[in-house]
Amino acid sequence: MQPGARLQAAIEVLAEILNRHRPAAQALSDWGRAHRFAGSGDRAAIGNIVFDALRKRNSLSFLMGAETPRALALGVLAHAWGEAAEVIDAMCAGGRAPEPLSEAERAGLIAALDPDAPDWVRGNYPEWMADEFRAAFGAEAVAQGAALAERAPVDVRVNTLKADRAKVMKALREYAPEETPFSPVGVRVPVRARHHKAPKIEADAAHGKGWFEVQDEGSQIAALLAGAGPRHQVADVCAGAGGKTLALAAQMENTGQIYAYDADKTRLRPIFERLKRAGARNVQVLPAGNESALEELRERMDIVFVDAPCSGSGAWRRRPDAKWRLSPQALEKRHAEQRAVLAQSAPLVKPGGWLVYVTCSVLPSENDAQAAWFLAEYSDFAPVPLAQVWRETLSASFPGSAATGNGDSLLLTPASHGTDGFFIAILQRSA
Ligand SMILES: C[S@@+](CC[C@H](N)C(=O)[O-])C[C@H]1O[C@@H](n2cnc3c(N)ncnc32)[C@H](O)[C@@H]1O
Repeated sequence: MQPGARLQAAIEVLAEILNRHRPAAQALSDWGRAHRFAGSGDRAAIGNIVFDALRKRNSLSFLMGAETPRALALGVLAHAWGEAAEVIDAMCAGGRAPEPLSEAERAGLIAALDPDAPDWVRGNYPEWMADEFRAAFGAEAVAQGAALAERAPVDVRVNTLKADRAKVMKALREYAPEETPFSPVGVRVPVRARHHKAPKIEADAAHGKGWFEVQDEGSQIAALLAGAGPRHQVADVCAGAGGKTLALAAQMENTGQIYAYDADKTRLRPIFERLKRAGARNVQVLPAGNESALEELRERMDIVFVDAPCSGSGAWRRRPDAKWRLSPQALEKRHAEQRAVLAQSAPLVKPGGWLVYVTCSVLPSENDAQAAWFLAEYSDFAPVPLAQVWRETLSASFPGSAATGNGDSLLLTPASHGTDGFFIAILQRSA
């Protein structure tokens, strides 16, 4: 396909997403099915325009003076990919390509973002979240939002049950991998720019052999800081597809026991295949949604890991459409779910044990506010300072939290740590 035809296709897919509220991945795959002549390079280029438009929707529509799919797609080429205005102009020749540019569009291609534009425009987050962003980050709100609007690298966690870092680095050498800065079991495949395809790491034979899992470094750090070790008894109560379960199983060197539970059996379903591939043998998957199975763990767990349902705001780099789908009502529902799962988990922790509360959100209402609520409700729990846990677990200096807080919790963010947004609080039951 010619660049102009790719641009037109991206505009059509964006219209499906923005006007008909279709999830981005689904709209793109439907487009692919209906246009079988398109090659993988075309699909990658179209997908990249679509995802970058969603990542930077507010700033691009401000620059282009319109929030139409066409304005956003043109804005991506000019402002995110640095394409010259004349090149874009030449792409818009009609036919399979977009119609010729208007004067207003030409002006938008060379516009500069007004430094006095609202924070939520410059930071590319929804306007209704501006207060939360300010509460979370103060004067850094724009920079933190902007970093969540960039592309993310592909991080993998080395499965130490089957491989080591050097072996995985070698297996992935065609992707120019690097060691992740914080996680000792992380390998990072750098971001590709503009129209270039993201590497399909999971298609690699080493993945089939269980040597690694795709997992953001923030997620790896959350599992590491939980402090699971040999012979521990661990409940992973929001196990989902098992990303954290697998990390915990490897840390425990296949000893002790992990009880993996989730309220939703569809989400839990992939865990069986993943456990097998990883060679994890210390995991018992509890029947989904059966709370009485959790009852049996009462006061027996060294660690209860709560990877709570959340807005997913920390993962906006990877799922930018989620940013615009989130509503205040949906966020309130997540708050209630978080309290429910914390209340369900507290009784499982043995005296002296840890409840590890994790979200992939950067919003204080899902993070520190929920930890504070828990501590007010459960007076036999106290926070364990994260700086201390970090030094003991990762044998490295503590990089500090991105949140303005009291140091009892840790917020990782793309702007501050180069990871997805992750929140971790460790709450210890009195002995
Ligand atoms: C962030 S996801 C878990 C991701 C998973 N731990 C991983 O690392 O791949 C949150 C999960 O919590 C589950 N969930 C929500 N409410 C729950 C509850 N009350 N009890 C158990 N699981 C719950 C959801 O079904 C969802 O799978």
